[in-house]
Amino acid sequence: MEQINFDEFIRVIIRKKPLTQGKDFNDFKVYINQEDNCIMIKQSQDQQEKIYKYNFDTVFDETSTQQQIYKNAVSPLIQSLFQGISATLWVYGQQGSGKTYTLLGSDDKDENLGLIQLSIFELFGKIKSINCIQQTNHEEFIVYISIYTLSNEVINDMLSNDNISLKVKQQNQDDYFYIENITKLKISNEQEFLDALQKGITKKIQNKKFLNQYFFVDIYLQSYDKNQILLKSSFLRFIDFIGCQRQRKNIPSDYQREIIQASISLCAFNRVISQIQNFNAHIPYRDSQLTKLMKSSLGGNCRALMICNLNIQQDIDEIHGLLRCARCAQEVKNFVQSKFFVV
Ligand SMILES: Nc1ncnc2c1ncn2[C@@H]1O[C@H](COP(=O)(O)OP(=O)(O)OP(=O)(O)O)[C@@H](O)[C@H]1O
Repeated sequence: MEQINFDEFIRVIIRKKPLTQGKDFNDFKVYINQEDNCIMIKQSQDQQEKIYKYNFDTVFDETSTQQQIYKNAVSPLIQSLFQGISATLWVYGQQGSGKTYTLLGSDDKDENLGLIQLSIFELFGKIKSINCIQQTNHEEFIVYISIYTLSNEVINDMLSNDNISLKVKQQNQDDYFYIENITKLKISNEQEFLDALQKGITKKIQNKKFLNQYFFVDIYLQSYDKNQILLKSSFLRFIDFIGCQRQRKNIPSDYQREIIQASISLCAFNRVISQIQNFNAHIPYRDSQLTKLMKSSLGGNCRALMICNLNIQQDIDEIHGLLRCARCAQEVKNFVQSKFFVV
């Protein structure tokens, strides 16, 4: 089987959230230029008007639809899966900026389906069309999924009825990390996937112990020849990040601890990115469970896509912080390879 190799930077997409009623800051304006993939911020500072410009791979304004984002961002990753190339997509942004909406959509209309559901429809559609045209070289596809959360450095399996925290392991020092004993559920069609996803979301919501949880959905695609020999193996991992947030006074100490822990994993994530950018020999993937699980997409051999959800009704310093982080991420290069994966 032909091996595919190429270098590719993390692709960063900015998605602006539609305005809602509420807090408005009037001392700055944010302009989204989709043609030039640029964001311009005009801001009064020290009685002067200052202009900041940020360029990204792709920029979507508030009129963008789930389908547009899907076609631009995720569909190419589904094509890669069939070549044995894995990918990770994560949504990043402030609390309430639209991360979960982007990944999981909303129940009101079909056109608001999330990127995860749209992916599974395309994946099974493609499997069906390959099965239709295959005659002699029969290739059988098998799809598995895992759904889990990460909070306070604890990993919980959303497809298991137990509430045992799972361990992140590594076989050899330079290998990628995997989760020991995670449920990998075999899925035969779109409806089985949607049922499993609903089970995972319900268990996450019922877990009142943690308010802030990273939510992971891993889709594995394996293909076998007619003698049941494994031909290709790849995965597509979606991560709904915890919203970046500031510490506030007068909130319960447990919650305060959780916010600190969440910012520790976000700091570890940003530290890994900056060490890769600085070509450091040691990259501190081991500093958090999040960075262990993201090793293959931060300087590893996966394709990687970060969707940064932007709510311009936030504080201007938070907006600049977010855009600076997103700009750093797009300087990280991965060495993408098609291969047999064990994750
Ligand atoms: N592009 C959009 N179009 C319409 N509604 C949106 C859009 N983005 C977000 N919303 C709405 O804004 C609200 C907050 O969005 P969402 O829960 O996805 O934010 P979040 O970033 O996941 O928040 P948190 O960090 O708290 O998990 C929801 O009611 C969601 O439906």
